[in-house]
Amino acid sequence: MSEIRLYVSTTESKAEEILDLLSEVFGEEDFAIGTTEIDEKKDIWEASIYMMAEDEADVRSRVDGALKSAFPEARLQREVIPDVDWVVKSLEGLKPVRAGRFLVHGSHDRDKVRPGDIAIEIDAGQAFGTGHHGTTAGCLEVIDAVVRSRPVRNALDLGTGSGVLAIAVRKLKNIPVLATDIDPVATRVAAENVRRNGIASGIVTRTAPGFHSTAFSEHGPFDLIIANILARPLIRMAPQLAMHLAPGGSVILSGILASQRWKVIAAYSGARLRHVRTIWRNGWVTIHFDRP
Ligand SMILES: C[S@@+](CC[C@H](N)C(=O)[O-])C[C@H]1O[C@@H](n2cnc3c(N)ncnc32)[C@H](O)[C@@H]1O
Repeated sequence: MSEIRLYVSTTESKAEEILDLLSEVFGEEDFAIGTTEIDEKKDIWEASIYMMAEDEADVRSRVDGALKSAFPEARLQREVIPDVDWVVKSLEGLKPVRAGRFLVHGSHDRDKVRPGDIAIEIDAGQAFGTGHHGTTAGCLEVIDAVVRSRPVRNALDLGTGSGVLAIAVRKLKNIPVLATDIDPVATRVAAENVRRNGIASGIVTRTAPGFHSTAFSEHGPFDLIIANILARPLIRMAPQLAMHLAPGGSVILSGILASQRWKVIAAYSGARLRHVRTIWRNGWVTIHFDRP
């Protein structure tokens, strides 16, 4: 059965509004919704919703209905997503990724590292975080900016996956980093990646759901907390996360769809953090907050 993409080609601001509208209409239902930049100079973006062919008629009529009143000029277009060639796809996934000063690469691409790169070696494996996803790349970019410009004496990477973000912090600065994940496989993979990247000490890995471990009070409060999880758990965790943040500290959050960003910003503003900036990558946002 093929996968279908229904989309509207428009400007960035309209694409965002359409994304919000589709998020309202489809709420918790299991359809991927997102925006993609097509041409930065001409301000061409696409707002899309993906579904299996069997759901197309129903989704199309609901999208048509929603667009008709709010965006009568919008023209809904259709694309059949070609079956994925997994061999080609997996090779694409192994290409090195640049974000900030970082180059995240697989072990077969060590020769791609150039002078001045901060290289992080991660092979695609059992844990999320090879740098290819917009959320990881967004976090790497903001980590680079924050560690460069602010006094950061320790850090927490919550939901560490492959450990890529914890490794990134440690490669920038010789400070203690606590890296936690709810998934023990991820914690093990993260510890292996820490060793493979030549980091002998300074990163402690722990398995813990959310903030349920004494490790957080033992190692915190933190000058920098990074959490690339998902909007809903991040919103739930806002009070606890803020509690473990040191005065003057920074928080970098990702795993947030563009349409969900206002709810996350509201939750963290409610926890007395200040929104510093939001960056976009492939429909995902990474948000930097600080504690003034
Ligand atoms: C999107 S991945 C991010 C991995 C990596 N930090 C990166 O940026 O590429 C999210 C990770 O968070 C972990 N996770 C999800 N919910 C969690 C929770 N409540 N507490 C701790 N870790 C969680 C998942 O197991 C997964 O490894």
